[in-house]
Amino acid sequence: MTTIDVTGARTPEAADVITGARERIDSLDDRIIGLIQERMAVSAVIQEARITSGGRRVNLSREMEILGHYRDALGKPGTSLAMTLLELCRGRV
Ligand SMILES: C=C(O[C@@H]1C=C(C(=O)O)C=C[C@H]1O)C(=O)O
Repeated sequence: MTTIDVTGARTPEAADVITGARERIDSLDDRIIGLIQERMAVSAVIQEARITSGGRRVNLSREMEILGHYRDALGKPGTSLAMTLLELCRGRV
């Protein structure tokens, strides 16, 4: 397969642009995944502290705040993204 085939571009110039931009996306995705893993670890500390103190794992009012934050920044798909993040951080409710 040529670079043109792999990228779907019709010219070598476009294939170069796409290849370079895909490298940036791969690097951004690695950073995003790292940040999500960091968020999961911080969230676990909070949940652990609350449960050890006799409280519940989940705090709905805080989750509403987070959903609103993502929705305000990213629109409706932001809400879905936040719900997925919350599930990664505290499991399914
Ligand atoms: C981390 C917390 O605990 C839970 C997990 C949350 C999260 O990952 O953002 C938010 C609310 C809680 O359901 C918290 O209360 O802040």
